Amino acid sequence: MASHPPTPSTIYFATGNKKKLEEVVAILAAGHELPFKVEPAKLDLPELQGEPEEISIEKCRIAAKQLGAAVMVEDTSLCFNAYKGLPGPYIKWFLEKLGHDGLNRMLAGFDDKSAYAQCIFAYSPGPDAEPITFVGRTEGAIVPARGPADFGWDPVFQPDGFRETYAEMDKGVKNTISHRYRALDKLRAHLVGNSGAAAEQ
Ligand SMILES: O=c1[nH]c(=O)c2ncn([C@@H]3O[C@H](COP(=O)(O)OP(=O)(O)OP(=O)(O)O)[C@@H](O)[C@H]3O)c2[nH]1
Ligand SMILES: [Mg+2]
Repeated sequence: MASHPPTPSTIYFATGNKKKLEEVVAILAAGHELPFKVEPAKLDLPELQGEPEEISIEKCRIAAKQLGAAVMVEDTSLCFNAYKGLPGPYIKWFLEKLGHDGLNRMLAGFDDKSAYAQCIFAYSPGPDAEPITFVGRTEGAIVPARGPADFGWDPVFQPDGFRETYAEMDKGVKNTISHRYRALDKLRAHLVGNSGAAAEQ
């Protein structure tokens, strides 16, 4: 992993998605006090193509250049195993065009309804640094939509070990088992470990 200067006092979370921001704020607030602040930066970042990790890295480079500061971004994929991981990072368009029923219909011809939600955070301390990535995954299955439809594909994703879909479950529970929590928890550990206090030791 590229060596990074000590974690700065302020990091911008660049996203255009208010539900993502809501969850990131809730996840960070539920943990220990942090030696840095995370500020939202509403950027309309491009929908890039390619492997998920490359997409997050490039998104981070773009955001760091635009903000001229330390930034974190994340890109989320919903990966159907019967489709070898597709729609993956293209889920935004599949959801927009097909809706919840259409996502289920994609799997009508397959016994395998399993899927995983994947979140990749990319962090860069500034425009000239190489971003580093943190991956979080939650295994589950695609099911007919259940629960409030206020966040994307949450109603059709039922995580393994739970009877509820992401949409049906208490937000506090989702934020302890989700792809976003798992990736963000790794980024948080890196940033805390790399903060001034720890770096002086
Ligand atoms: O039901 C959901 N539960 C989630 O936990 C979740 N996380 C992301 N998404 C959606 O999946 C697509 C990813 O695309 P995405 O990562 O490019 O996000 P985005 O373009 O909305 O924001 P950003 O790129 O500005 O950060 C977008 O349609 C997001 O709305 C989710 N849907
Ligand atoms: Mg996006």
